[in-house]
Amino acid sequence: MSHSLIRRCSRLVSSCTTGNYRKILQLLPFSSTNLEEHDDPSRPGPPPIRVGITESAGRGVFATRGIGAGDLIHTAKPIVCHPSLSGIHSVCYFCLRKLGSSTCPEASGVSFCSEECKQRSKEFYDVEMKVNWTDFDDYCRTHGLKYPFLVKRLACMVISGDASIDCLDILQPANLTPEMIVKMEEGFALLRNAIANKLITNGNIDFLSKQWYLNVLARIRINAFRVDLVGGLYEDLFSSAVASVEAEAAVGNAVYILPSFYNHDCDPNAHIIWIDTADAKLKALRNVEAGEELRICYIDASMDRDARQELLLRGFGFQCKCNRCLHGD
Ligand SMILES: C[S@@+](CC[C@H](N)C(=O)[O-])C[C@H]1O[C@@H](n2cnc3c(N)ncnc32)[C@H](O)[C@@H]1O
Repeated sequence: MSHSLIRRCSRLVSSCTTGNYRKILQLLPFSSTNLEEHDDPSRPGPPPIRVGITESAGRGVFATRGIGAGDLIHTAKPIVCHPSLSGIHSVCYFCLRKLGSSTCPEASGVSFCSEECKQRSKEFYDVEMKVNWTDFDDYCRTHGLKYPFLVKRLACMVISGDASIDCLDILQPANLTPEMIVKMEEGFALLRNAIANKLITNGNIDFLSKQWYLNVLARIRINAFRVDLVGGLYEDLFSSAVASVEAEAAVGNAVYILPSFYNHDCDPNAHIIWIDTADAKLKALRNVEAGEELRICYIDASMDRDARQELLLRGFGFQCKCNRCLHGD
């Protein structure tokens, strides 16, 4: 999606009325053939979905035609992603692919799986390498925080021109409590100081305000996906569903645009999987009729009802009223 389009959508979101929502949905190119997130050459044409307003869960994704169980609905490339700390030396710093033993690390210790990933990272990585991140990284590590690393990468992408300041504004933000804001302010101060100390003369960092940091983090909290690679053996529907539950520790976290519009159900009709990189695949888990809303499961669906309800309320701020929850399952 072009930055100017996202900017137009974001302006509309910030003054959101029902009329504006309609305009946003018209602006979103989800039904156009040049959809950036639908890049599978074996499936020409637009993905069989539209973004619309649901009765009780804000925006959602709806099927525009029947979709068969196991069908690929669309693919999606991350807007921003970052390896998990445990995987930082074992996955590609750009696409999160697992590295072979022959990969040669950069001076900083991170590695790229290919020349292409290295080239695609070049601009933001150059910015990142100019900054001393010791205090910021230590703070995240000791507090067990993963999302500030996504903000750090996004900040470097904005400084280098790889991303626009408002590229996540179209996504729904979390409601931040005063306690959350106080904690986030500490991370902001460390990020801002690290960058300002090095880049004051050669990078435009005027955007890097507390408001920008909170705004981005509030969206990442609700919309970031934990990337679990299931491997090439799991292309088929049912083994990939099992594999994504059994996958090893996450290789990283990523934020996408279109997948962020999928609402949750504890008995979902779609799921999101990652085969060997952070490029996501949305697949139907069962036959879906035209007009039906497509929903994924945000959490481990094998947990009991009370645990699911608590996690969804605490993590995503809503009370799940899906059929499973309503029937006490
Ligand atoms: C990733 S977003 C999904 C898209 C969102 N509806 C929107 O308008 O951008 C997650 C948020 O959607 C809403 N949501 C998702 N699933 C829901 C559900 N089953 N019931 C109620 N709200 C839901 C919650 O506000 C949640 O924090």
